[in-house]
Amino acid sequence: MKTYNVVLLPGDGIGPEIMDVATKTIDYVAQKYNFGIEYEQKLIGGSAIDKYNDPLPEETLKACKSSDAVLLSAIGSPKYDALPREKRPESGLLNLRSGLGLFANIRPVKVWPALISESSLKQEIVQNVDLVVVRELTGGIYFGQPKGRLQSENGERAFNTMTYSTMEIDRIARVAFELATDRKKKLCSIDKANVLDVSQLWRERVIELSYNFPKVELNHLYVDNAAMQLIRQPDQFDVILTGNLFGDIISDEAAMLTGSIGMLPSASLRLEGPGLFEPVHGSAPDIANKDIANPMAMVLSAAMMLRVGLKENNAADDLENAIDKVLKDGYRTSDLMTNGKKVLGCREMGEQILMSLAAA
Ligand SMILES: NC(=O)C1=CN([C@@H]2O[C@H](COP(=O)(O)OP(=O)(O)OC[C@H]3O[C@@H](n4cnc5c(N)ncnc54)[C@H](O)[C@@H]3O)[C@@H](O)[C@H]2O)C=CC1
Ligand SMILES: CC(C)CC(=O)C(=O)O
Ligand SMILES: [Mg+2]
Repeated sequence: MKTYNVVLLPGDGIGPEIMDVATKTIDYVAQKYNFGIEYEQKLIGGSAIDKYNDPLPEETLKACKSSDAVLLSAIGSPKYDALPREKRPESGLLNLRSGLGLFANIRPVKVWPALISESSLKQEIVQNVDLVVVRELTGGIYFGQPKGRLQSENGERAFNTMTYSTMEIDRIARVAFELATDRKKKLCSIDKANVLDVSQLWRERVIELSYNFPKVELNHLYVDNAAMQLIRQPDQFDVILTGNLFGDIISDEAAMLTGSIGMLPSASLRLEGPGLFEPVHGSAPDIANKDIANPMAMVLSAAMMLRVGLKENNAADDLENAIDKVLKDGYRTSDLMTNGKKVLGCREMGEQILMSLAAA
């Protein structure tokens, strides 16, 4: 029997609650399709700070590097807001992504049939939404040097640097062009080339690379227009290519097309080596420990892990079909529109997903 080593990073806030649901669903499909999963649970973010005073302990990074895949819930809590930047939970996640070399963050945005009439936008605007955000994940302003805070004659001054090299742009653009080639052959690159030098280089390199992909129709949008177009006519997009900061913001916006940020999974990848599979949302401290979190983005991230990371396509299909079924059966968590629907807590939703798996 084939057995995979999967590192689990439940993290903070709602993380452990939704991870518990995800592992139960993975165990179910592993048994059905006769493969084994050996879990190794490690600390990251606030939980790692509490124990080791380090948001990314060396043993966590080491375990991730030697795994077949990493499944992360989310990190972060206001409890750590006063810490210096490098000691904060978010630094643990950023250092994990860069430590594993995960430069490509793939965030599919699809509206589930049962939720088409439950978006905050009109049904006719969202019904054909099926897009993927390809976000550069280990460069840009989240990593650029110099950064910091200095005393100046006008009081304190703080600064970050948005920087991309040709190599960084080319490798993420190639991922996006290849994905578009396998989809509807439309690529929209989002930048701020009318203002930023870094975006000018970004746009030049994307145009240069496009000559290798003549079948892909390429267009460019400034990020402010893109944010507007995503609400005006989201079905104009197929693959969106963008940098770290713009991709972070655009994908939270895109999440609302689907009904809730609690529905959006992601895969953080490199060309070779273990991927990191993580919901788009954060640790939702405002609803932590209340058993009301939506576990579906987490289960869908597990499905991405099974499909992309472990090549267990049937198991991934089953998880996605189970989500489709619970939604069609009228079950909702409270982040979704709940009018006339059966509202479940996190654990109950997990049980319902397991029942749907069993009924398949
Ligand atoms: N990948 C990660 O681990 C990320 C971590 N964060 C961290 O999470 C913490 C909270 O950040 P926020 O800006 O509040 O973003 P957030 O995504 O955690 O929450 C935003 C809003 O969405 C709701 N929400 C998020 N996920 C949900 C789910 N599964 N079910 C139901 N409701 C859900 C929350 O309750 C909140 O009202 C911060 O410390 C932040 O740095 C934020 C984004 C990503
Ligand atoms: C918390 C940050 C490190 C990242 C973030 O918001 C994201 O990746 O979506
Ligand atoms: Mg984000």
